[in-house]
Amino acid sequence: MKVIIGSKNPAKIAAVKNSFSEQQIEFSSLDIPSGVSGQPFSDEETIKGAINRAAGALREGNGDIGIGLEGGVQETSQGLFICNWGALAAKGMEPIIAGGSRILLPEEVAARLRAGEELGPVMEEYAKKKNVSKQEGAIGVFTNCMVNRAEMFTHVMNLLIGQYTYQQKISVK
Ligand SMILES: O=P(O)(O)OP(=O)(O)OP(=O)(O)OC[C@H]1O[C@@H](n2cnc3c(O)ncnc32)[C@H](O)[C@@H]1O
Ligand SMILES: [Mg+2]
Repeated sequence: MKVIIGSKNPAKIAAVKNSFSEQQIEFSSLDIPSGVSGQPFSDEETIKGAINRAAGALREGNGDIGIGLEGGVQETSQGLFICNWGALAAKGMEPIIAGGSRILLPEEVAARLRAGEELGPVMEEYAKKKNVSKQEGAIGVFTNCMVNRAEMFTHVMNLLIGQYTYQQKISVK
């Protein structure tokens, strides 16, 4: 079985590889455009990004399963939450979707996003280090590394693979 990941982000690739434990799976990754804004600003937009990447990965990578993992933010009465969504696409079925953990962003970070900046560069300045989005992520920074971005997306992947195998009555774990 060939699994195509619609991103070159190492935190996302690690999450996908962590979740499929069967030996015979071949992985590859392609930088698939999300088709939504660089900083998705709702669950709806983030879900669309995840589905577009999963469908794009399946199509471009000529695999059996395409995976799209997408980060965004969602406004609420409590403030701005980070949200994360995943989609799994395979031929002949509707994409499967699953959501990840969400935590509130500090107001200082949220205000910059509302003003049009992207979370990735804002987090680099806030945490005073490079490549936060490829490593622990905002979720890692704000949970004191109790949950990093790869772990968060691993949970999303388990939700996706679990639903897929339930529907297909197969096992890939
Ligand atoms: O290469 P891709 O797959 O696009 O990886 P990415 O890190 O850009 O991830 P997303 O497109 O899914 O995320 C949308 C934006 O939010 C940022 N972002 C999302 N989650 C983040 C996190 O946990 N920590 C830091 N930045 C994050 C990211 O850098 C983008 O600016
Ligand atoms: Mg991106």
